[in-house]
Amino acid sequence: MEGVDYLADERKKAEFDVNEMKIVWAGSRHNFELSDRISKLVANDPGFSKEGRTMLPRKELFKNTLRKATYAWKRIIELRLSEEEAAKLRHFVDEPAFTDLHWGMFIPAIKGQGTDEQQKKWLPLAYKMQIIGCYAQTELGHGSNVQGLETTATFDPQTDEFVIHSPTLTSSKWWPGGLGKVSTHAVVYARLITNGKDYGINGFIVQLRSLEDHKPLPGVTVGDIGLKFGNGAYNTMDNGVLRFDHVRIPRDQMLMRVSQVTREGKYVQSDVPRQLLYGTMVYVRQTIVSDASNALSRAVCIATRYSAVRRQFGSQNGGQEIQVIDYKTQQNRLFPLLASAYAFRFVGEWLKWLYTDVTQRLQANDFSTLPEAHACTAGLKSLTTTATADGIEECRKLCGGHGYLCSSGLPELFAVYVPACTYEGDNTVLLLQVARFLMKTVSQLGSGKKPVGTIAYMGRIEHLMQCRSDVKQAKDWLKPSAVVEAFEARAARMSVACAQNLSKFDNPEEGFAELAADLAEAAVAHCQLIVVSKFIEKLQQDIPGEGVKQQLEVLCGIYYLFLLHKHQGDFLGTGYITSKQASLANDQLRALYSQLRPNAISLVDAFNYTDHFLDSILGRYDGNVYPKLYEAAWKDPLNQSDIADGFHEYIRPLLKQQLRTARL
Ligand SMILES: CCCCCCCCCCCCCCCCCCCCCC(=O)SCCNC(=O)CCNC(=O)[C@H](O)C(C)(C)COP(=O)(O)OP(=O)(O)OC[C@H]1O[C@@H](n2cnc3c(N)ncnc32)[C@H](O)[C@@H]1OP(=O)(O)O
Ligand SMILES: Cc1cc2nc3c(=O)[nH]c(=O)nc-3n(C[C@H](O)[C@H](O)[C@H](O)COP(=O)(O)OP(=O)(O)OC[C@H]3O[C@@H](n4cnc5c(N)ncnc54)[C@H](O)[C@@H]3O)c2cc1C
Repeated sequence: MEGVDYLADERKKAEFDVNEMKIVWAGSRHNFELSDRISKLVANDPGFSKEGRTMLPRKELFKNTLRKATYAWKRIIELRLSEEEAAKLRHFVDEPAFTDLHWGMFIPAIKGQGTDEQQKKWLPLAYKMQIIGCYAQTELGHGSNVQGLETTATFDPQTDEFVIHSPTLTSSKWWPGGLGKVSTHAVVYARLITNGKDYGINGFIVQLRSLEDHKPLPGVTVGDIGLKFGNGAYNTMDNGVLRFDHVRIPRDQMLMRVSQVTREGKYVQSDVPRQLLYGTMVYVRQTIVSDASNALSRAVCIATRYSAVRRQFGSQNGGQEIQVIDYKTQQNRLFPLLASAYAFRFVGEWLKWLYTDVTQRLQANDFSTLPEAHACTAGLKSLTTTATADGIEECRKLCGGHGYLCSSGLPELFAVYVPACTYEGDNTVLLLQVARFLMKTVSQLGSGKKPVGTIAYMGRIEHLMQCRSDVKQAKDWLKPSAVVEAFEARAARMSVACAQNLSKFDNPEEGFAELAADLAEAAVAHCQLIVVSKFIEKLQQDIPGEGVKQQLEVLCGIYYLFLLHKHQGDFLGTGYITSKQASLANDQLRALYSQLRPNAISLVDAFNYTDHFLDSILGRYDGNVYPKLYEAAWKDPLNQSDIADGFHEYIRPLLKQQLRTARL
């Protein structure tokens, strides 16, 4: 029946003001109103329909994405949307497209690494989409090891040009999104060679295609790298391959904020650190952390609503069966994910602040917080994307068989999301960057240099190495100080243990390679501490709305107690807690699940997702799952006729043969 809210009883159980929670989730009233308005605008526009997306063959799928992306641009112009509104619109259109890389990497690369003059020349063209750009860094042979890239940019003083060349097969650019079929330009990362000397990697703006007929320019070979994981999903993107055969570009298309090549071919290093070349990656990693909460909350919203609709077992006297959300095992799998979505939201907000702060400092030539910003963006990108990808898959399982249907929305969400564990830095490689930062911090502890920011706890290393938890009863685990100390002590002890083991090696790099798995675990402990601390700090703010703060306290408790339970080995092994205290933490966790249960549906309603955005029958706002699943099945192309194509060719002869055999 249309119009009935099957989840109405669940919504009545809420013990908090959902509208106020929507504002907390969005970050501010302004953000909430913006998201609400733009998501509805997209949902109500048939031009953005997602109908049948997973059924389309690649060429049609891709063409459909081009249509949608350009239609989105048309709407942005017609409605005179601001940059902020336009970004929201692209987000709610919810289909990976070349525009993600144009706005998300090409433009930021020019902004971060171009001189003022270069920005003045290129940005207006890019802002009006008169040129379309991508970010061409990764090659067939090297992705993680940026220093190992092979494409060359050799300066020719005769003509005042760089010659861009792909000397080997493995130097072919491979993966850049938007490159395969759309981009007219790229920021290409190549080894800068001048006067016969290799100065390492730099960025260059290179035109790839004609602005008239879109044909590749002479010396440029470019195409798509082929079908990727999942139906629909990231196949809307033209990840590309690119080779250069001595392609010439003017000298002033080298991005020259970090270093320059003069007319005479002299290489000049600015006084900014070379790591700024990696600045676009820092920026994008920060956005990926915010995006993790979007993707996870979306999966959790689907799984939570469906868990309240779905019933299995336990009918008494002919009454209804039990809602699967009431099983403690379901809660133990689902509620920590719900809590993680909120935790990642808040740490994402904080990281955005950190990024803005470091950007302002860099502009004033203060580079002091760059290493911390790198460690935080790398570590949190790794932590949140791993947890989100695993979480989406868990949500699919939480929906039983129906979760495996594309109409649940979960398979496509997983397929689109899972490469986030790899792109913008493989998650293990990034954890090892955090570990290097931690080892450096530990090694400098005696030097008088005071650790600050997220690493400030290392300044209390003597206390953290010997303190013990004073938890005596389950509810003591609700004390923020008890929790923060537990996570600090665990992180500090794991780092110090790694540093002690490293010191046994004569060659530190050999030691680092041998101990890499332990180092990555120490990095995880440090990053989890950041997320827990930022959630607790959020709760210390003034949060209006009846019951809102209390719900957030429950979610925060679930987030850290679940981590504590999952990583019990670390907490016990480093000697900070006893097995009795671990068991009390688990008792408290179960109690929090019971407190969360009546609020579960309203906590996912607070994400304020439209049915268009969720694109999931299991996650429908009204919970009207079964009739809609039944209806959707009949829309499958296989059901267009009673007799399948191929019946006469394959099945009929088989059946005839069986008849003959039976007669024998
Ligand atoms: C149903 C649903 C349907 C639809 C749903 C749709 C929606 C669903 C949602 C979907 C979501 C879509 C949204 C997002 C869009 C994104 C698109 C994807 C874009 C992806 C783009 C890319 O994928 S683009 C390539 C990225 N490729 C990397 O990421 C390489 C990693 N590899 C390195 O990054 C370096 O190679 C590595 C390892 C550091 C070594 O660097 P290295 O060789 O230089 O060596 P070292 O380690 O020695 O580093 C030397 C010193 O530099 C310091 N340092 C290093 N990095 C630094 C830095 N960044 N900043 C400052 N400092 C840094 C370090 O700390 C050392 O410092 P010190 O010397 O003081 O110790
Ligand atoms: C969907 C998608 C979109 C992308 N978009 C772009 C784009 O727009 N532009 C662009 O330039 N690139 C893009 N990339 C490329 C991406 O950035 C790289 O794939 C990524 O950086 C990982 O590098 P890799 O492929 O070389 O992995 P590898 O480094 O080869 O990783 C393979 C394995 O080796 C391990 N490993 C590697 N090094 C170490 C180490 N030092 N210690 C321990 N383990 C190690 C890794 O953990 C991993 O398990 C994209 C990739 C994908 C999947």
